Amino acid sequence: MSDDIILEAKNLTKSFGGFVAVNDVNLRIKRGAIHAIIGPNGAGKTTMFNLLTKFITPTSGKILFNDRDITNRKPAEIANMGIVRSFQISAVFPHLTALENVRLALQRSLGVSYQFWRSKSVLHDLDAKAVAALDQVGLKEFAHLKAVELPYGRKRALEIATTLGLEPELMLLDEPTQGMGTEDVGAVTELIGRVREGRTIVMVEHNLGVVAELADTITVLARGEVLAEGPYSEVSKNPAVMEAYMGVSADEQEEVA
Ligand SMILES: Nc1ncnc2c1ncn2[C@@H]1O[C@H](COP(=O)(O)OP(=O)(O)OP(=O)(O)O)[C@@H](O)[C@H]1O
Repeated sequence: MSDDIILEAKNLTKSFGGFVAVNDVNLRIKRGAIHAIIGPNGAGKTTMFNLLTKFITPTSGKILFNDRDITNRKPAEIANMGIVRSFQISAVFPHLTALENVRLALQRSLGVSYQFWRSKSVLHDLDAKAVAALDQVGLKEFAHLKAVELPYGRKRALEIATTLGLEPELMLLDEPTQGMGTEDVGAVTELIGRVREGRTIVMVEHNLGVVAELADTITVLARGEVLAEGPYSEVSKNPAVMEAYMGVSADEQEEVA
């Protein structure tokens, strides 16, 4: 594996009973890139995301992170290695403040959550890091608001802050703009563009406008397999991709036009 590949999936397959949700997928994520995984409903994106973040175990195949085989590692282990997943439903606690949420994420990563005897200086360091993460996502002035009081787009920014605090080398984002209005989509897109500095991002995203703007490389999945891969300008013109999205063949599209 060449040096500039941070994450590699080799012949990754996941079956649920007799149903193959991800079928022999090969993926190479370049260091420093934003790599989007897209595809129509049921294509296997979430399954692929859960495989890469080790939330589920592949039926066969391998996952390598910085050349190390992580196929049989647990999510907490890979988090310690620098792979952090955001946008889990439980990522943000609504009744804690923005600052408390980021600090808690940091504490969990350090394994100090229940060690109340830890020195004040450790907690002080955590606060400083938490404030820095909030600042990066434009939430510093909201640090003492409860998460539940934040508007939706800012909640998403808070989720990003909880992962940034962990200083991930590789960030995996699961549909970062899901359920957002246009204005919030723009803000989160801009935010992801800003926090990509010095790290690699893999994202599953339905919004093709976001993908077009952010992604260096796009992998299109359909029926659990890789249908196409490349920059947006290429994959968006690929007839097989158009067919998978529209549900009609390129010929039929011409006939309609
Ligand atoms: N735990 C499971 N048990 C059985 N089948 C599953 C399971 N998880 C996913 N599947 C099936 O695998 C296929 C791929 O699902 P997946 O959620 O990965 O697709 P997706 O591309 O994320 O879809 P969407 O865009 O609709 O979220 C679907 O047909 C789904 O029904």
